[in-house]
Amino acid sequence: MLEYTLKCHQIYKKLGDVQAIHDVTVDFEPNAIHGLLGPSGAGKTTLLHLISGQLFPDQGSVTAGHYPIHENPLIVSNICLVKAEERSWSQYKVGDIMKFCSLLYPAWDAKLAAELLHQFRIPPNQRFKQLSRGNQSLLGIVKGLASRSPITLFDEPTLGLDAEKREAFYELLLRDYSEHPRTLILSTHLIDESADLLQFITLLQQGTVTAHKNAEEFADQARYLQGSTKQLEPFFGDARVLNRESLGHVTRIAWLGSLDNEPSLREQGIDISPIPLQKLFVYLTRQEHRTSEVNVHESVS
Ligand SMILES: Nc1ncnc2c1ncn2[C@@H]1O[C@H](COP(=O)(O)OP(=O)(O)OP(=O)(O)O)[C@@H](O)[C@H]1O
Repeated sequence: MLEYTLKCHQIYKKLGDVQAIHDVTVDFEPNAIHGLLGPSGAGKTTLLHLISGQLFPDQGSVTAGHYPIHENPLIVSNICLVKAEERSWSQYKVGDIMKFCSLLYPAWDAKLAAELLHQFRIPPNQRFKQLSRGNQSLLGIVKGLASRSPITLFDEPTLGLDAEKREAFYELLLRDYSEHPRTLILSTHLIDESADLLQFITLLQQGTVTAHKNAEEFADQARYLQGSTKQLEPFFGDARVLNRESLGHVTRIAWLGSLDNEPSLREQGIDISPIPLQKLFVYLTRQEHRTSEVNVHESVS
């Protein structure tokens, strides 16, 4: 298996009047599972199209193993993009789409593709446009896994899938990745349920990468502090409070950064706990709109 470090260097892309990607520089560690997270419209799809060679940047470069991908068809054939919507497949039958993929991807595993189609009960003679939304996503997943491409990009791969099928996808992905390690980038809004898979997290906001960290470091950058409102009052107004929720006399704050006095806070009865990834994502991406402390009072769970 070829090992490519995928690097984006100062890339910019305008779509119509929108600056969809703005000065993105990021290195994706090879042979790891990456989560590409960001609010709707942040530029995730655009970035994945740039990385896969399907869009050209206005400025900057994308390289894989030091080769500029936009000048190198051999490298591009080793990058598989599973789109959220495969419009060009609409008229074709499943079997023909699989044949087409086998010609496109050098490491295509036809046996795996056939097994997955059987497992997902997708008939090879059915036209793509006649498949349910969930089965269209599953066919994209078959393409992504069977391509065995050294760089595989999944853009919202679980759209339209029920919980059981999403779970099946996560299990398959992990199993296949363990047997055939490669660089996988997943763009998803279902953060908590895919959190266990992700080794690195890249956060994209308004076309710019605002964080790229390993998943543990990302989760570790903030924590919940829960105690009586009186105990936590000294923290109020601090810019590191990402969120504050109160119910009766109990308050929970989401705190960004380290805590020097953690043992002493615990001794005072303040409960310190991790923040689920989805919640942390919401707090962090909301930060750009904050001018002062948030006054949202939700119930404390
Ligand atoms: N063809 C286009 N012409 C003009 N603007 C576009 C075009 N395609 C996308 N955009 C804009 O570019 C920005 C980035 O869009 P993109 O689809 O990459 O975001 P995203 O993070 O994938 O969003 P989502 O999570 O909703 O799929 C958005 O503001 C979007 O409206």
